[in-house]
Amino acid sequence: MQKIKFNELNVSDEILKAVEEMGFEETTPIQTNAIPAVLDGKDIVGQAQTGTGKTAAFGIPLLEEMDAENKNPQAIILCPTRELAIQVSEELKRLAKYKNRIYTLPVYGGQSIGRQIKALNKGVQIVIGTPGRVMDHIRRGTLKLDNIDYFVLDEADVMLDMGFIDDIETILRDIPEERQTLFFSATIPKSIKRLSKKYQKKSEFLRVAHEKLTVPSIDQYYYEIRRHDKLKALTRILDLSNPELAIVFCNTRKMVDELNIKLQARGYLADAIHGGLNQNQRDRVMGKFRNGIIEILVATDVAARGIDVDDVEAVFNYDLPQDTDYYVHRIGRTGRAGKSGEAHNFVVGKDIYKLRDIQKFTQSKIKRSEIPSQSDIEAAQFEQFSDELGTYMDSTDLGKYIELIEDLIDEQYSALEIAAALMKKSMEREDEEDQNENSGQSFGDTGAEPGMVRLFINIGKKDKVSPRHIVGAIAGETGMPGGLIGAIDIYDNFTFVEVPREKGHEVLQIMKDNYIKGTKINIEAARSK
Ligand SMILES: Nc1ncnc2c1ncn2[C@@H]1O[C@H](COP(=O)(O)OP(=O)(O)OP(=O)(O)O)[C@@H](O)[C@H]1O
Ligand SMILES: [Mg+2]
Repeated sequence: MQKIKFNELNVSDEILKAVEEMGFEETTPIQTNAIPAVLDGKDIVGQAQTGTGKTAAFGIPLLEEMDAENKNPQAIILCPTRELAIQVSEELKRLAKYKNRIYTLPVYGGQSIGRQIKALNKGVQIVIGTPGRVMDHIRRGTLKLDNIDYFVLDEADVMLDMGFIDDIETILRDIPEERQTLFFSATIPKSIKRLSKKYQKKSEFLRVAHEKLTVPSIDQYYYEIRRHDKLKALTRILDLSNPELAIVFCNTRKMVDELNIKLQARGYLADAIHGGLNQNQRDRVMGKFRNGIIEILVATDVAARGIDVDDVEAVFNYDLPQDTDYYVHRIGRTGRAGKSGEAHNFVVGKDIYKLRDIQKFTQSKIKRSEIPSQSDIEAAQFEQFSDELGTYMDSTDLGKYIELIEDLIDEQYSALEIAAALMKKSMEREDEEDQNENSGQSFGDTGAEPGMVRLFINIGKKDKVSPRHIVGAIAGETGMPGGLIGAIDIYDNFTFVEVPREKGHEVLQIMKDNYIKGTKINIEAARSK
């Protein structure tokens, strides 16, 4: 029995109500197994595939066991990246919605420590953090360990690989003996088993039985190509399969930045994330991706672990990962919570041996495929066009137009010819728009007022700029009258401005990648939805 109803678990009504609201109908196998085991006081190593709800598997029992009367931290969850700490904290907050007086807090580097200390002082039961910042709070005495009953390592294996072992051991030594220690990941190498022996008691290894490490609902493909064909391969596959959201992994920060610029220049809504950006920049990029303001996230492995974004339909390994484990985690950003997904791997020269290792390690089938040709893309576009036309015809009253066409038929054309001509003309127009977009000549529909185009601008800190500043800076740089610049809403650290469509490129060209002189304003991406 792998999946059961949540109410068959021994959990509170508060949790039942929360999971129902979150749309969970049945438990996932790791939840079926881990929730009772943790409630029963066991130490566990939990291994289950990517996207199968490991967060709730440890989150639910932790929330159940917290003492609301005690305002001291009772659980620490360590995560390898800041983004993941934030995300796990958000998931726990949703699960804790009806658990009044249970508080969770993410703590991570790059965010004001003062603010975190204030929040800790107010009383928090579950602290979710990256090792460095958690250690910092422990040293300062702002995070006390005396009441810690639960210690969780999410993505346990990578925490060891990243050299956090000393920090982890220091924390474990100072947490009271009676604690429960829980390790989770989709991949559990031997190093974790050693750590388990050393720090866990009567540990249970919960391995959700699967012959494959990867999720079956992800279709995996590889393309044997030359290095300089990678970009073409990527854009063709993107154009053909049109994923809602996609993540493209490269092995270095430099590659990520270069590819991002190339994609943006071709009109794709892309942005980059890697460890070289500061926390504000990283938060902003992740925020834009989660909200669909950008559709393609170009990333290093900082985004490979744990990140859960709905509707990521495709993952690309632009460079194959160095490590076979990472393959599992990277492609696991799609095909989550039972959804389907695609993984595309670019294989250059000797990469083919690495690909074989990956296939062997994951026990999964990666199908050989070819870069789609221009005519494949046209055929797909034709199919999409026909579908849209069908839907349109079913839902619109064509009365007046039918009369007009009848007139045309009376003259010299057949109905077939007229339909074909209209279709050709209409598809050519779409094509033109696409080409313009791809060459960066057109902004497409950016949701701006008619005749205007909306530009997305990174403004650093909100309190440093006013709409007047922004208009002044753009006008100053472009020589455009300030009156032409409109609709400014300032959000946390970005803003949208609208400029006349024909001026859009000029404004972008002047400002692209450059801070507007003397201000914190930087035009970051050309378009938004
Ligand atoms: N029982 C459930 N039914 C439906 N959806 C669920 C269930 N449990 C969790 N989810 C959702 O599934 C998604 C993936 O969950 P989660 O991020 O915990 O996966 P994970 O196993 O930790 O994956 P990874 O190995 O990538 O970290 C989340 O959006 C989560 O809210
Ligand atoms: Mg996870």
